[in-house]
Amino acid sequence: MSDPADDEVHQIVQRVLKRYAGLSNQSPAASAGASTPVTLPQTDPNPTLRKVIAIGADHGGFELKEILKPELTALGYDYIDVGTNTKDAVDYPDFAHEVAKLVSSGKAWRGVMIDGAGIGSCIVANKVPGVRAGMAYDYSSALNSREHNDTNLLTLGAGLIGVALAKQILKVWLSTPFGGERHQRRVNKITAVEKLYTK
Ligand SMILES: O=P(O)(O)OC[C@H]1O[C@@H](O)[C@H](O)[C@@H]1O
Repeated sequence: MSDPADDEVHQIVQRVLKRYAGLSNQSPAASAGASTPVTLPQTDPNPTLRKVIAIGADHGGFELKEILKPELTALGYDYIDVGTNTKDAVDYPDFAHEVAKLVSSGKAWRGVMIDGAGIGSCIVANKVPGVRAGMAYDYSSALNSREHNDTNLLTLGAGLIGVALAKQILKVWLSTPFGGERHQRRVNKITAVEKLYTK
């Protein structure tokens, strides 16, 4: 039986999602009148396991990082901000590595890393054992990376997407559960490949 406190948190998160993202229990396509309604993913029933998010950015992602931090708070997450904290030019590998280490070590439940395009940070993060980073650029890529790949680190390209979309991606990515089943077999193979190259 679920904990009443968990149920309450779940309901609060649902209300926040609806208020801030305009999300209902239907997908955007369904809301727009598409014939096949799609049920949106529900939030994780155990929010205590996903409490801390590591977040970082380079100079291209700094402003979006500052915008997304209050979003994390509103959704009930704590965060560890690894920087950068100004618009002065820095190197994205330094910050992507810090975010990935926090996820890999278990000090953070998941990570979010933002640079100009989101690609370089994704490459760096995926070098760290245990990290499955995915760059998301729309609702579907965010959902797919969780459902199929069980990504634990999200990268965003602040120069490629707007603020509203970035917020929606973050919320969908945080709330979509891993699909398991055939996807588990494939994620196991990702891990097996990683093990071939780690000692
Ligand atoms: O600002 P500059 O140095 O031109 O470009 C940095 C960006 O270019 C890409 O590598 C990354 O997306 C990074 O944010």
